[in-house]
Amino acid sequence: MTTPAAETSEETPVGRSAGTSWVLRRVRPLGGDPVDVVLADGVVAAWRPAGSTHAGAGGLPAGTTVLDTDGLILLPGLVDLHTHLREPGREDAETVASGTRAAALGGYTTVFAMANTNPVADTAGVVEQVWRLGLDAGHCDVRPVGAVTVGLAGERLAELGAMASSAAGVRVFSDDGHCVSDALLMRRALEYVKAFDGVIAQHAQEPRLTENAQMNEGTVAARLGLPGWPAVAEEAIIARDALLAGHVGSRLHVCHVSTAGSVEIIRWAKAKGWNVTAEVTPHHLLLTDDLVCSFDPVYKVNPPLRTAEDVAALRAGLADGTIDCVATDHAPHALEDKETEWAAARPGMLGLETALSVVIETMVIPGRLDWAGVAERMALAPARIGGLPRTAAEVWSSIAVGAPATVTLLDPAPWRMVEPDALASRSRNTPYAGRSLPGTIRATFLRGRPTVLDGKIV
Ligand SMILES: NC(=O)N[C@@H](CC(=O)O)C(=O)O
Ligand SMILES: [Zn+2]
Repeated sequence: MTTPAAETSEETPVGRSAGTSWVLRRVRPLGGDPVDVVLADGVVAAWRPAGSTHAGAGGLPAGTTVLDTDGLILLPGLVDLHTHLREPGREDAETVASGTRAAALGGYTTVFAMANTNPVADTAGVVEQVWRLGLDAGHCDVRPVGAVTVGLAGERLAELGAMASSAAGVRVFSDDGHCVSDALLMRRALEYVKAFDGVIAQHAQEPRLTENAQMNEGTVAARLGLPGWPAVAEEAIIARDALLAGHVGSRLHVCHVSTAGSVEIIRWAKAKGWNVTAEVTPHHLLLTDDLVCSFDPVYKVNPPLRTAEDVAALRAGLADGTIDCVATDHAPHALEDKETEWAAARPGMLGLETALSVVIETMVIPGRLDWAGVAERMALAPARIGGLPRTAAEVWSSIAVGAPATVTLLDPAPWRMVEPDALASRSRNTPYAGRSLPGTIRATFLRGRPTVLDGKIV
């Protein structure tokens, strides 16, 4: 797509056209056979034989731009259930505008913005503010997550109903960054959101078991002399909450699953028929706790990087659907919060601009997921869990004729070196700096409007 198709006229150069219609020439929907796909009036308007469409061809609206997308893979626009946009409160680390630019460049068309802002997104006013900032920025849809408890303090339920019926239409509630550790409060929250088919997304971390924790509890922590964050602190909360969700017949979503035991518990809960879903982050699919030996705080994250056995179980769980989706947990942090000693550094790492590449490396190249599987785990499942109207009953229908032209175009082939300074995020805390990752997003469309063309923000 670097060079527009020969047929593209001088008047409509790629990236500058005001045209509202596009032809994706010789694109491969979900990695299948090439076809020409016409995007017009915000929807996928037609599929035509591969290579048959050129500028001025019959049946195309005036001003149609033909893009040479030969070899590129067409996927539904990606949906991230777990993004920290930091606005309001820490605009030095990220803003809604900078974070959604990073999202679009990563192939995302919707991000769910976590509630641990300052002020906390625990009222209709704050969630509406974040929602409006997303509309103004226009790079992708922003769906605010509402806090479960007032101020994330874990003591009183926030105004869940008011947030649900606000203009932001909140459906996902989470105290992420903190665990809703009080079992009765968790039960009440699960019961409350049933009224509007909401979901509680739990950051599963038993607080007493993780006091002072600095990294995964295990042999590496023992060697480094760092206090450990044991797997059981995550697993105990997931087991409790799965039981509660089953008991009250409500929806539980488990954030950033990180241990083999958690995968087992979620498999068990699903076998019971309970409405439990789960996400895994790209970093937990790729990185392990031995990286902490460098004492580079870029590897500090919550939950912590775990062992190679955990990584293998997470990959297997994502492949067999026990883990429903990939979520980035994009957690930008300012330099002063990251470039400090290990114990003082804040946990969290960037994810939006590298997520699909990490999934390609860990899941697609080894044959654990095909492109339809990627679409399911990175777009359709998160959309369903988050209650988005754009919910496809089956994968193909998400890019079939008549579907919203909310899609992303991936060049799967090239490996690229991750350069922190080249990222659109305001922060620099990527754990992949200097690492080579496969695949590049070439274009992203939101309801027929390009947000990214030629790998650049439009
Ligand atoms: N993941 C992290 O290590 N940090 C997140 C909070 C969270 O997702 O738990 C953050 O807000 O920085
Ligand atoms: Zn969390």
